[in-house]
Amino acid sequence: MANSNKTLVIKVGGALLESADSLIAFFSELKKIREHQKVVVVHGGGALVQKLLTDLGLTSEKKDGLRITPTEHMPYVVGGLAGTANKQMLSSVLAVGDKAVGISLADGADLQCGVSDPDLGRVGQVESGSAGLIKTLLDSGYLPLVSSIGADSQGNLLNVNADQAAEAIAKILQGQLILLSDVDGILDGDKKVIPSMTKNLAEKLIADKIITDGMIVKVYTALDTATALNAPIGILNWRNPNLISQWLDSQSCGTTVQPSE
Ligand SMILES: Nc1ncnc2c1ncn2[C@@H]1O[C@H](COP(=O)(O)OP(=O)(O)O)[C@@H](O)[C@H]1O
Ligand SMILES: CC(=O)N[C@@H](CCC(=O)OP(=O)(O)O)C(=O)O
Repeated sequence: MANSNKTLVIKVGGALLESADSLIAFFSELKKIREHQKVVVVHGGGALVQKLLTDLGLTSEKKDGLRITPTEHMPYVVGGLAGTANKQMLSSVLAVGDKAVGISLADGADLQCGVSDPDLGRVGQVESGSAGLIKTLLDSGYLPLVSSIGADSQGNLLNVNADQAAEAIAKILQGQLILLSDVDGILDGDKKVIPSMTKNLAEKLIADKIITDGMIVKVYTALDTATALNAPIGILNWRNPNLISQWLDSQSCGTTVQPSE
């Protein structure tokens, strides 16, 4: 089994939250990995937020994979991501006998976020920061579970895409990044997994509309992080958590996103 001094940052998509069995399998696997490597989980919850807004009779749209977030939607987005999604994960960690602390990007005032594009409303991106609180939790043996709610310097809460939140944390920690999703990797036009992804290939697949929706954000996140850390990034399916160790050992599963020159 791979043994790295680098902290493993794992991003999980919101769809995982809909399967109690998958959550248990995922956190059982992380408990094993945590015996020899520090781990941080950054989570989404887009599906949960979408359902909550729809149930409330609110219409929510996405632009280039990012949720347009009017100020009046923020209480529900914050409640869904930093509340329900975060504590559902915490509950599964407790169920497997591990110990976690659920936080958001805003906790500890370590990460400064800003509005990324005023047309998207209260959508933010991480602009700078350190990982003081996350490091404190890791050094004390806890698994940090980070939701993608951030804040600007005035304390205004912002909705950050969870892939981009994971990218920021992986860069600040100089860690390893794995993005888990509900697909086996980036798929080609025949729905086959593409084992190795480069910037040129990604740009072609996006132009050809083979990579669309949330996968556009994910592939750019992975390409930027791979280049910044000069290390490959894994995109794997959370339905098989054993793949995490397999990828760490040999990068022989899912899609491995390569750094650019
Ligand atoms: N070429 C592609 N390969 C794989 N998935 C793709 C591709 N293009 C679009 N997608 C979509 O991207 C989704 C993953 O992105 P997203 O919904 O943001 O996931 P998550 O919530 O897991 O982060 C897949 O479920 C799939 O519907
Ligand atoms: C700005 C933006 O798009 N925020 C996302 C945050 C959650 C997320 O990214 O969830 P998944 O990883 O499950 O897609 C949203 O509101 O859906």
